[in-house]
Amino acid sequence: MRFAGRLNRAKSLPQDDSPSRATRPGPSGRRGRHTDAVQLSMNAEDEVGEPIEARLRRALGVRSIVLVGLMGAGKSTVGRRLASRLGLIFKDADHEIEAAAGLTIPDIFAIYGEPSFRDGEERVISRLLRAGPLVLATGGGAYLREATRVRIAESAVSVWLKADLDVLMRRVRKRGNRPLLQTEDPEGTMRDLMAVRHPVYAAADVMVISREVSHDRVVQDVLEALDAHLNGEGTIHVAAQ
Ligand SMILES: Nc1ncnc2c1ncn2[C@@H]1O[C@H](COP(=O)(O)OP(=O)(O)OP(=O)(O)O)[C@@H](O)[C@H]1O
Ligand SMILES: O=C(O)C1=C[C@@H](O)[C@@H](O)[C@H](O)C1
Ligand SMILES: [Mg+2]
Repeated sequence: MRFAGRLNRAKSLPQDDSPSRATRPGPSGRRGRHTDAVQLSMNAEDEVGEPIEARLRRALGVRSIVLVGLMGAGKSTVGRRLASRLGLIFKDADHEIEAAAGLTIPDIFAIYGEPSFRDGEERVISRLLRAGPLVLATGGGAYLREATRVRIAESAVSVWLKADLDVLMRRVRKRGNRPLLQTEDPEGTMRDLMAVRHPVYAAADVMVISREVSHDRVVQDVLEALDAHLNGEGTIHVAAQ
């Protein structure tokens, strides 16, 4: 798990002697102990001025980006903008399930029950991932299924959009279309879901805080976190002599 934002951007030499880029043998086979050819990898553009979007598309190859997280985390709205920045197709698993069933999610829950919804969700996500590369917003519970986590790990890079309880509650109050929150105490229900799900979402490759800033700012945070994960942004490159 890599963390997003400025915390992840410290450009300091590794403090331990783990086999980081700084100590791996160079092309000559010797350990890169020499510091006179240190080159810091850069932020939004690398040393030849390549835009972050192009660098990410190259690093992703055929892999998709899959957004996971609780209801209201911003998977759908941030995901659509992220796909647009990267020139990738965007799919929303919830919408695809509704289209496949010809029913809304509340109706699927009411008529067939949650277990059937979960089976359908697994099948739909599997189909969507085979059609990648794309940006996929999953439903809040999809990543809880082990088979889905395995498929995502095989064919995608996963991003956990994490938000505080009060942020999530402010957002989900805007629309009452989430069957799991039709309880007497939606905030208590959300708190319980956080306790169960956060340890599972933590298996994602990257975590980004979905804070109270513009959608576009969160998209930028996601791009930078993915860049750090895939391209080793912030690491020290030492040329072996
Ligand atoms: N960074 C943000 N700034 C302002 N509003 C946001 C932000 N992120 C999300 N929202 C708003 O929160 C609401 C929920 O967002 P969204 O539908 O993207 O969440 P979701 O993770 O897809 O939830 P679900 O799992 O229920 O589908 C929307 O009204 C969206 O515009
Ligand atoms: O968190 C969940 O389990 C859910 C979230 C939504 O995206 C929908 O997938 C559905 O309402 C269930
Ligand atoms: Mg959504």
